Formats: sequence, structure tokens, C-alpha cells
Amino acid sequence: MASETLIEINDLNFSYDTRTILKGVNMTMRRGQLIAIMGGSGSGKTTLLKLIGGAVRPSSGYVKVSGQVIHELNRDALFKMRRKMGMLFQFGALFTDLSVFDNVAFQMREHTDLPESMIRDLVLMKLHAVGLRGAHQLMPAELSGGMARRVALARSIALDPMLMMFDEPFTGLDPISLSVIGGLIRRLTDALGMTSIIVTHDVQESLSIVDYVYFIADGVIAAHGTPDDVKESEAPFVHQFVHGEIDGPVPFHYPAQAYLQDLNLEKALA
Ligand SMILES: Nc1ncnc2c1ncn2[C@@H]1O[C@H](COP(=O)(O)OP(=O)(O)OP(=O)(O)O)[C@@H](O)[C@H]1O
Repeated sequence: MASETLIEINDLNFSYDTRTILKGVNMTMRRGQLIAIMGGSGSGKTTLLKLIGGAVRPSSGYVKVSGQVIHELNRDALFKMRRKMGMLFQFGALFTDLSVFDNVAFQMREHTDLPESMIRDLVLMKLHAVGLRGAHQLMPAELSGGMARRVALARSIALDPMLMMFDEPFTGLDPISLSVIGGLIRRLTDALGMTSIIVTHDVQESLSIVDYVYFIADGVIAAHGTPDDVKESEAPFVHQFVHGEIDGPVPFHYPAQAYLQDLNLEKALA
């Protein structure tokens, strides 16, 4: 059912010690949706993925996945839940000493009792979905960057997750590989009926594939909407992002003391 809620984030607050990272975040994500989370560097996007995956606990509020409050799950229940979530980080590193086939088969062998003949069919099916069935015997060192990313993608969907989280899936890819990966994320989301979240700086690619966008700034949701809403938005924050302006409400520089002061310090240390 496309309209069923998979993730509900309610008044979520999170701090590292005394440093507040997320403030009163509310989000709803439905099954089958592809959602982008965008925001400046250090705005808390990866932290939000960690909260969804239960790697860190909220200071207050909650994340509910499939009706269950993540931080209330015991260890076993959390592991069970995590098995239904796939995570693909920027350099979704492959096991270099395993073939493409064995990389994709790894989780199936670890976490299921499926016979090897069935694993073979499933692995080839996943590789086929990313266009690399013919490459199943290659070793990671024989792959291009874009191919390696596709194998990592096939591996992350090996156990048919209900939720996939991609952290910066486009980083370091040339424009063609980038749109191949973007298209694949969309197609796999639809074909598997999963919910996918991408954290990305790549505004143009994501607006062309996602159903919904959230912008985070200073720990709050500064704007959200469909790609059409976002493209038409007059809000300065959204405008800066969508049109790639360096200066605007999102500062380019991490807060620092005056530059001159830093330079003088260097001189004093020399
Ligand atoms: N383990 C940690 N302990 C303390 N502070 C942390 C920790 N991890 C991240 N932070 C801080 O929390 C803030 C949010 O980090 P996060 O990684 O969520 O940002 P982000 O939006 O994903 O950034 P980027 O786009 O640069 O990856 C950052 O300012 C970071 O310095």
C-alpha cells in the first residue's frame, strides 16, 4: 500500500553533550516513497539517519518505524528491525577479497538458511537489477567507481529491505554514473516497494527522482515539499540550495574566530 506510513518522526530532539543538533523535527514517510534530505554541511542529516537506524538515542521525541518506537526496542528487536533496513554510505566499501557475486551473497549466507542454489538465483537477480549480472565473477579491483557503487547497491538490497538509507550516494561520480545511480535508486524503490531516503547535496539529480524533499538548517526543518513545490519556492533558504548560490542563509564557513586572528596565531607559532 503506497499510502501507509512507514516512518513517523515526532518532535525529535537530539544533542551531543551540550550541543543541540536536531530541534523539534517532525517527518512522515510513506511506504514506497523516495525522500531526499538536504541541508548544509553539519546540519544534522547523517545524525537523523542514525536516529532512524537506532545507532543513537533521541534526547526527547521519537522515531517510529513500522509502528515501533526505535529507542524503546530491546537489543534483539532492534537487530531484527535493522535487518529490514539497508544503509549505503558514500563509499559503500566492498570486500576486496570477495568477487562481485560473493559480495552480494554475503548477507544472504550470513542471515538466512537459504540453499546455495536459491542464493545463486537471488544474487543474479539483484545484479541483473543493477545491470551487472555479467560482471558477477569480477573482483572489486576490476570495477570502475560507478560499477562498484552499483554492486554496493545490489548488496544493500540483498535481503529486500523495507527501508533503504543512502548517505551521499552521488559523491565522487561523473555526471553519467550519477544519473545511472539516481535512476537505479528510483527504479529499485518502485520495484521492491521500499521506502528510500537519500541524504545528498546533489539538488538537481535528487529533484528529478524523489517524491518529497526535506531541507534541514540549524537543526530544524527549514522547508519541505514535493520537487515542484521546491522549484517554485521563493524562500531564500530553498532558493540558495536549488540555484546553487554560495552565499545566502546557509553559511559557507564553519563558525571560526576572525581569520586575521588565526593567521596571526600561525605567525606567532612559526
Ligand atoms: N559523535 C559525535 N560527537 C559529537 N559531535 C558530533 C558527532 N557526530 C557528529 N557530530 C556533530 O554533529 C553535527 C551534525 O553532524 P551530521 O554528520 O549529522 O551532519 P550532516 O548534515 O550529515 O553533515 P555533512 O553534510 O557535512 O555530512 C556536526 O556539527 C558534527 O560536527
